[in-house]
Amino acid sequence: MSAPGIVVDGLHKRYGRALALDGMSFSVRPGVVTGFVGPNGAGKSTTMRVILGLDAVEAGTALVNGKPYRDLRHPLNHLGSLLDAAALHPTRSGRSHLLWLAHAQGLNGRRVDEVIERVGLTSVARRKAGGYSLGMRQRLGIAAALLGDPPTLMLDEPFNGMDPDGIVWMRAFLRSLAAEGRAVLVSSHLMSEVQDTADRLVVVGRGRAIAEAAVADLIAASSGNRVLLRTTAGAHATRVLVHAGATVATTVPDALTVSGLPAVRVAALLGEQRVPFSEVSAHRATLEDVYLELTRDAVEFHAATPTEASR
Ligand SMILES: Nc1ncnc2c1ncn2[C@@H]1O[C@H](COP(=O)(O)OP(=O)(O)OP(=O)(O)O)[C@@H](O)[C@H]1O
Repeated sequence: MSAPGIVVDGLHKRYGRALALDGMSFSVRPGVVTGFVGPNGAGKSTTMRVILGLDAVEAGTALVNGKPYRDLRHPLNHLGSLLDAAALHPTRSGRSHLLWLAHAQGLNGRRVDEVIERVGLTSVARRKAGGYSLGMRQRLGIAAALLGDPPTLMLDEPFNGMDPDGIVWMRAFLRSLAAEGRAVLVSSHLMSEVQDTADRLVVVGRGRAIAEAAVADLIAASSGNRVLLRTTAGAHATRVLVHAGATVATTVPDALTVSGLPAVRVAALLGEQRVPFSEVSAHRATLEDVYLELTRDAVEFHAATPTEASR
């Protein structure tokens, strides 16, 4: 199989005057969970529809295991997807929904009970899907995506509507899919959802990928070797550190942010010059900091006051 996973290259798409995709490019590799994150309207769902051949583009290519989705002979054996968990027949049971899907797509019906068990729906599988909670619908949608045992999975906002237990389950589940060697793409507009789940991130804004990197690399780049220093002798400490080539800024009372020197060197200099301090620590950015920094210019509108999520 050539180029396993998904490779998206230079997608451009307009809806009337609105530019939905403006050079979207990234790849999704086997064995890792790739988080696909960005603010509302950034182009995540449109990209996923394009990958599935549901939307046409003016330019660019989207390949699944080296081919456009439409050219795959048994597409569900290549890519499983969850785009809209609400799309099911309300009077059918979860199990018969999956049996219907399996038969419609020429897949073996025996697989249905396996995937039901895998997503933890066995006890409710014979109940009408119309009565399922959104979290249960997400599980059913994932079961459907797994029917063809595909090496690549693409899930749009799978955490939506999940309670805290469901979120914990989903994180472990996505990790287990990647551990089996599958390529997993998961979209979310909340960084906190993909935290502790994604190995790599594709951060999108205004129809293009702003960053594509390992989570650890993104955090390291954003932390920028800054050091937090707590001291009651701010002026003295600043003189000493600036003399040694550092840049010093005041952040909160009794604390300074030092750039340009490692934490060990800062502590040594202050010790030599007998400057009292209570803490010297390397500043570490959170994934949320990285996300906000990257997408600052890409959000469609800014709230006037901080929201719960950004506090
Ligand atoms: N069917 C459509 N008709 C017109 N404009 C559309 C359509 N679908 C998407 N758009 C526009 O394209 C842009 C990208 O939308 P898209 O839904 O792909 O973003 P998203 O990142 O998935 O956002 P969200 O997190 O809100 O789902 C937005 O400006 C959106 O308004």
